[in-house]
Amino acid sequence: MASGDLLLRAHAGAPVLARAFPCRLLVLTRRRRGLVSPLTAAKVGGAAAVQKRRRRDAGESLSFSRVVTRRDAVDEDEEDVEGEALQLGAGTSGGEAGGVDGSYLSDTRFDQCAISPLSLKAVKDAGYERMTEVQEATLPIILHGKDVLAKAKTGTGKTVAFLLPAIEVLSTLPHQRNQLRPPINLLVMCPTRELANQVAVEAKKLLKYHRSLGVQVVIGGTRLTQEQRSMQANPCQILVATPGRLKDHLENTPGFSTRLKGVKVLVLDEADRLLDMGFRRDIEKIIASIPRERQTLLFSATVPEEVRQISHVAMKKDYRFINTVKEGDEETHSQVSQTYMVAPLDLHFSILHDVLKKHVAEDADYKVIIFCTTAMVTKLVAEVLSQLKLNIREIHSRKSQSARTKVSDEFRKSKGLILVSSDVSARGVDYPDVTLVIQVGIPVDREQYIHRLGRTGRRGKEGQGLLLLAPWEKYFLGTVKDLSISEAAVPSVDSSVETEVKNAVRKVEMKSKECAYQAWLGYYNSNKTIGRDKSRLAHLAEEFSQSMGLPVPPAIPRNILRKMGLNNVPGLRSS
Ligand SMILES: Nc1ncnc2c1ncn2[C@@H]1O[C@H](COP(=O)(O)OP(=O)(O)OP(=O)(O)O)[C@@H](O)[C@H]1O
Repeated sequence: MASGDLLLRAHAGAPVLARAFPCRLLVLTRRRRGLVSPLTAAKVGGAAAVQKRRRRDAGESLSFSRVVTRRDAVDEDEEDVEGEALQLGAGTSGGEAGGVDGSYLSDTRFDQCAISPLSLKAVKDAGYERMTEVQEATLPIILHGKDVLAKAKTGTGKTVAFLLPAIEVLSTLPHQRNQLRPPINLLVMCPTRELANQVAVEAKKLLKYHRSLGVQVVIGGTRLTQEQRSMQANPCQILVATPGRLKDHLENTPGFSTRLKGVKVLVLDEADRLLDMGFRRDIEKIIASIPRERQTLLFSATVPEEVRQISHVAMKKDYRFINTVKEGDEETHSQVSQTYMVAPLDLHFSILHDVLKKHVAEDADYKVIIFCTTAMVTKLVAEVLSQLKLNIREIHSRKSQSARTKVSDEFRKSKGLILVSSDVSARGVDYPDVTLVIQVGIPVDREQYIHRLGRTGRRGKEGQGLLLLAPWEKYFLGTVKDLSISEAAVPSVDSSVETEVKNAVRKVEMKSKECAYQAWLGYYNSNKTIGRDKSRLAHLAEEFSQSMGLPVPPAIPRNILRKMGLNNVPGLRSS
């Protein structure tokens, strides 16, 4: 008897597995994907032990012991357990980082799965042959109809992991070609416009042969009427949206709320971000407008405990938590070297200049992203570095959408560029071959540090990360102490370079400096640690204004100071 037969009989969930992975049942009994429950393992244990001995003799690796769930991940017959966790890859032998060959790919090919021939053809055209770990882990469970909360490292193919099975679900629904306002069956929410556009591009790739299915994006940055016309001209069953604009359509686009009643699958990409306070209200409103009877998929590279606690806002009680980050492994990639530097603010421009010059000289194919704390600080840093004759592009929320799209497209395709960015590029955006990520100043939290760093080292590639802090920001290192981040020496800057940098700073317009100062103050004021002591904050803001070459800090409109709770704080000037 083959061990595959044995499993089919021994386990209630096996037929479902068989549908999703028709050729893999035998493999599942002997390889390291933890899709077999201890219960099942115990049932088949005796016979498996025989198989195991035989295979060990044949030099193959086996691993029932790697299973950590109480029961099978796709077993429909057992009672539901709230938010059951499945830690895939935990305890894998041999210390492999990712798939069998040490890459981010698993050893399962797409053509080994029960996906439709149309999707398979599109997957092949996209150049995907083997599934990534998160794709392999989530596909059968999503196809089984379960709600899923999935955590997988940055750049490991989460977009395809939710789009492909969702498209499979949609392809089984009846669709009328050329229907003017078809129901929206798949709704994907993303926190930024760039990410929404990117998800739609990936969806179009996968829909290449599903001719009756269409995808549209609603992201704002253009007039609402323009998007309304576009949705009418290009009917779609799949909608990718940012929360604010989707809410706008719900409130102002005739017939839109009726179309949303057709949602069968809801995806929250970068789920922890969408469920945090910034988006929560919009998301709750959107969820209230779509059917309760639906499948919900939450994906992110970071899933803090609070997000698991509140995931019931979106998901059914019996959702499955799939975590492909191995137990004891870091949430960042080992092939990305992480360093930090601590230096006074007035050295930051010189340090940036030095680090960039060296990096550009070392790697002709350099591609760098510099993350700054706010849009206006991003603008300032981009202007200073442009003055220093570096090849700079700038992206943040204060740029027009057309400028953002242009820069984003250019950066995706090119090499030899430095993108200075606010957090609009922090999450999800897939720029290939980024060689270095620099974060200037503390990120809003540990999660944002991980996502920003994750713009490099994608698809198993190497990369570098540098966090540049002022001495009073050093406390942040405590939140990332479990990551392999080591201190780098502050470069010594010779006086001619210092003068060159000072001249560059001097040439930047006063208006940019005033805006940067105000934004900087707002950012650190809302930081729980630094914003607590207002007079110290004013003192630090003065340091920042000096780093821009200003002997006296700019004045700030009284009403803005009041809104920030900073009126009458000594050291801050009002106008
Ligand atoms: N099976 C596959 N084989 C090869 N490449 C793949 C596969 N699946 C996805 N990719 C590619 O991997 C890259 C990263 O994918 P994606 O952007 O979905 O990562 P992610 O996990 O969502 O990252 P982030 O956490 O930053 O959002 C993309 O360029 C995508 O086209």
